[in-house]
Amino acid sequence: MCENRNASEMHVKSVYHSADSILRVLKAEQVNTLRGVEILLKRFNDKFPEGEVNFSNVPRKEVFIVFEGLDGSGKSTIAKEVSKIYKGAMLATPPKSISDIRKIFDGYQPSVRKAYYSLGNYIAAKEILDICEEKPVFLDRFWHSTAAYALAQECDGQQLSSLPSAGDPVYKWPEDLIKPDLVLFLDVTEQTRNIRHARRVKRGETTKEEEQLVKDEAFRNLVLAAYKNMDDIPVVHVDSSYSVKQTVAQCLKHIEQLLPCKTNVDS
Ligand SMILES: Nc1ncnc2c1ncn2[C@@H]1O[C@H](COP(=O)(O)OP(=O)(O)OP(=O)(O)O)[C@@H](O)[C@H]1O
Ligand SMILES: Cc1cn([C@H]2C[C@H](O)[C@@H](COP(=O)(O)O)O2)c(=O)[nH]c1=O
Repeated sequence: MCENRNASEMHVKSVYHSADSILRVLKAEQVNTLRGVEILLKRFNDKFPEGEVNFSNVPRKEVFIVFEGLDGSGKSTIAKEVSKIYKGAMLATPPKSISDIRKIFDGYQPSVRKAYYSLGNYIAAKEILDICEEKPVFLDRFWHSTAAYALAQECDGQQLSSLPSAGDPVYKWPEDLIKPDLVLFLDVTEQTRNIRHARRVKRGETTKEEEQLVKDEAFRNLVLAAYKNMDDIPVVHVDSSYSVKQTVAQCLKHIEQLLPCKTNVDS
């Protein structure tokens, strides 16, 4: 349906580029009375009592590094290990402060559901900036994930060529959101990813996206292609098919360029 069109012609509804645009959707009539939305807006207002969000030029004392990749690629494991090495903080999105309402949003229409993830990035950003006053932050997923999965879902069931092409404004990093110092994308073969991710499926902890990612190669390719088109902030690919120790060592090679490592880690 959206083949060979740009994002504005596609009327992309669930990729947000500012906190204001997210809040407009959540505060709209019929949406603002949904139980989950009421809770989310209250939590947001508690975090931003002044009602304004703009992180564009806020300085940071410590670095902020994001781990990206498909489900089961090892993001949380590697982020945790790396944060131990640097005595940093390991966080994830959606942030803990709103993770209890994630399931409620799973039942809402895509634009509202993705507004939850998107606003979660701003709430996380506030927490990240506070922590970065003292120590480095290693984050499991950020805006790249939010936008890549949202776009793939809007083009679901269609050819790869239905995605807006590279350079389209839809891939632009939001001006009012903090920019990571480094984004590490963990690559794994599909076979390895399935083995790793299976443990989670067994525990019944999966979302719609995760289930679709396993079953549907076309969807997986859409997510990966959307990630690739986001070139505003350089994404560094790391092969995560090897052991945790080896993958951590690969990541450290990139992180050390920003943050010298005080501990001795052998690969
Ligand atoms: N490099 C690795 N080598 C071997 N096993 C790994 C590696 N990285 C992670 N694992 C294992 O794979 C499983 C999934 O890893 P993890 O939860 O870190 O992935 P994730 O990318 O954060 O997944 P999700 O996005 O679904 O939360 C875990 O059981 C973990 O112990
Ligand atoms: C943060 C975030 C996540 N999702 C989707 C992508 C994954 O398939 C699932 C589970 O992710 P998790 O890392 O295991 O929590 O949620 C998304 O679509 N948009 C987002 O912003």
